[in-house]
Amino acid sequence: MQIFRHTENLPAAARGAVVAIGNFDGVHRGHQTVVAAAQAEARRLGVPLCVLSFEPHPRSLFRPDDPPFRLTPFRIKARLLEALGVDLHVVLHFDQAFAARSAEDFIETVLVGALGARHVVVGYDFCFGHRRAGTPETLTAFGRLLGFGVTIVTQASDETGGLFSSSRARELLAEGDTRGAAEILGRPWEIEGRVEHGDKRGRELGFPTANVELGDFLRPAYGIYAVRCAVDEGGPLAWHDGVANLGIRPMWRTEAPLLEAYLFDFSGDLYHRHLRVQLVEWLRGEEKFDSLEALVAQIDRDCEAARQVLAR
Ligand SMILES: Cc1cc2nc3c(=O)[nH]c(=O)nc-3n(C[C@H](O)[C@H](O)[C@H](O)COP(=O)(O)O)c2cc1C
Ligand SMILES: Nc1ncnc2c1ncn2[C@@H]1O[C@H](COP(=O)(O)OP(=O)(O)O)[C@@H](O)[C@H]1O
Repeated sequence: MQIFRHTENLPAAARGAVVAIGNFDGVHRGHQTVVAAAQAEARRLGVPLCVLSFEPHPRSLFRPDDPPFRLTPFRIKARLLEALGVDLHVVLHFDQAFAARSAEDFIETVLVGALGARHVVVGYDFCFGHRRAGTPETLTAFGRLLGFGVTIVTQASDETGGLFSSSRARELLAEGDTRGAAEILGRPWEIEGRVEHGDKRGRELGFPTANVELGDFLRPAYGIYAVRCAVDEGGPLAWHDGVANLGIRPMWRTEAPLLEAYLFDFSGDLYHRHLRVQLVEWLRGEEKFDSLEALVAQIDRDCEAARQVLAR
């Protein structure tokens, strides 16, 4: 997958694609159906499959004071889109000037002018352009005039009627319902990042933990989770079961919330390596213990609980 950060000087080969437009935060099962519809169209037409999205996420521009909410910060979204078979990912810088452009201007300059889109695919609720005036119907009407096809994908749901939505996945994670979120995403939710140095207390307690900052990631329910972890260095992944503390550690009151994972049956140096951590199940809330012994005894029980959960 090739990534383009603007539409100037796009190579000729990148023009004329089927373009799926959206933010696709989470790349959940609903997003996956949008990309699949675009892929089917791209195969039929024999042209590349392009995803057009925006960074930063428009919500950060319109609601700058919101706490972090991303299910999939850019890098992860890109990896997931690539795995779905996307050929081109065009990521446009979303700022006030971009938000002020009219729906028509966006269609004419970006979709037609810069991308030469053959066909455009959007979800049923996609809005674009100044004051969200552009709707899927606007696209259809302009497509007829300007010569591109449009597919509008209806909202997908699971067998029980549960809707696939990013907001729903965020709510579930905020409640600690990792299984519910995984049902929407089609995979366990993951946090990943570079392993940072901590206070070196972990190894003294007998549980060294690899610390990863949360950055732009949504803050899920704080607490102790059963996790699966893998070091990602571009090659094949070896997943390790483990247990993680996510939160502010009331024993020590960490300033910023942190994810720290203890990997079972692993020893080695993880500092500065890129760690992926799947949150499989929330086990309990963070607590303040009267002694280190009490904390260690509880961590022992957490490990046992996590092993059981992960063995299922
Ligand atoms: C499974 C597990 C459970 C934990 N539970 C708590 C807890 O309930 N309260 C708390 O303050 N810290 C908890 N911690 C955090 C430990 O206090 C932490 O690992 C230790 O401070 C090491 O920090 P360091 O990596 O900065 O050295 C837990 C850690 C693990 C691995
Ligand atoms: N099983 C393990 N799980 C997690 N980290 C481990 C493990 N074994 C060794 N380590 C290493 O130990 C470091 C954590 O030790 P710790 O004493 O908690 O220090 P810090 O406070 O810097 O996180 C990790 O970053 C990693 O390099």
